[in-house]
Amino acid sequence: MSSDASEFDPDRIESYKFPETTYTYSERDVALYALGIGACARDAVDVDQLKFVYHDKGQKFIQVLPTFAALFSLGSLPGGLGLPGLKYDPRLLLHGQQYIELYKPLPSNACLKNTVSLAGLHDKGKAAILEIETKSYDKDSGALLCMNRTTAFLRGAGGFSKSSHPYSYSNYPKDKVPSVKIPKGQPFVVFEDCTQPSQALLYRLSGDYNPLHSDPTFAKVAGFTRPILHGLCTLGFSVRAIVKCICRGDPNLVKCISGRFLLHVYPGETLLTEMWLEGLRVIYQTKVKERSRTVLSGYVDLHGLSSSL
Ligand SMILES: CCCCCCC/C=C/C(=O)SCCNC(=O)CCNC(=O)[C@H](O)C(C)(C)COP(=O)(O)OP(=O)(O)OC[C@H]1O[C@@H](n2cnc3c(N)ncnc32)[C@H](O)[C@@H]1OP(=O)(O)O
Repeated sequence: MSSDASEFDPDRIESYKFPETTYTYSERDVALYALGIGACARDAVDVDQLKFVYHDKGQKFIQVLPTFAALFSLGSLPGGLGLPGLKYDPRLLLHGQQYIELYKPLPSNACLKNTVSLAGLHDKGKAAILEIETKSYDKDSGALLCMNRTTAFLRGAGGFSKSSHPYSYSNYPKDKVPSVKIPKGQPFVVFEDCTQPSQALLYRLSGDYNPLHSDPTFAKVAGFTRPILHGLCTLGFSVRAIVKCICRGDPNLVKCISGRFLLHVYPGETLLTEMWLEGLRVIYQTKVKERSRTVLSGYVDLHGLSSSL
């Protein structure tokens, strides 16, 4: 029996073959991204930050922050998430989680080939959760640079299961991405940073033009008093804090990043990133100071620790 084209159809979503995509970026994109996640905003001569936006001390290439890799996945998704069988209200989409594995230092400019697949689809009743996996290869060398698993929380799109058992599909073992437990003790370090009222307007220039982050009317329909910050911008602030405080400015110490967006952030709010070190894992949570609410939590795995730590 063929299903109605306007229905949410998990089988059609599961069988969809995503086309390969390309993503090209230059040093200008890398610098614009770094500014979008607050690099050098408080101190334009900070030695740990300047190298991400400028050829500091005559370096040949500017360096790339690890969360820049998340942009490759957004560039690889079909416009408006128009997957056959996926019925949802785009105004109610929220970014739920981001998971990134980095296999090589990110070059300061590149042309990438992305392979894209469905990593998960879950019926949570009030929402559908969609996970997309993107593997990004350097087109010239063929080297695999990174993998992103991007999770969308589609409010109002749940309830599509055809049996009494809620539909849940995953292409990866759940235990491969451990859930994060925030330690009871005091954090090893806390980093405070201010987002600017214009933060989302600057960040969107890195490629996510969803009006949720810029249009007051759209934001109200989505349930917010005003436009909210991109989840990946908050993640960028948090991981930049970890690179500064724990990696002593070395972005290439980062091996993998996991983050769950727990609550929205309004541009202009102050972020407090709390970090605990457990071996080579940094567990972190980020709070909005003004509202005393946790907005993001996760972990960052490192290749090693900086000798000066
Ligand atoms: C394919 C990807 C496309 C991505 C496009 C990206 C576009 C960018 C958009 C943005 O940047 S939006 C801004 C950033 N995101 C946010 O601000 C979201 C902040 N989080 C929230 O507002 C809430 O956490 C929530 C997502 C609304 C969920 O809260 P709610 O109270 O409704 O959920 P629960 O009842 O606690 O849980 C229900 C169910 O869902 C699971 N779950 C909860 N939160 C998340 C999450 N963030 N990511 C993934 N899954 C989540 C939770 O575990 C429950 O499942 P069970 O445990 O019951 O199985």
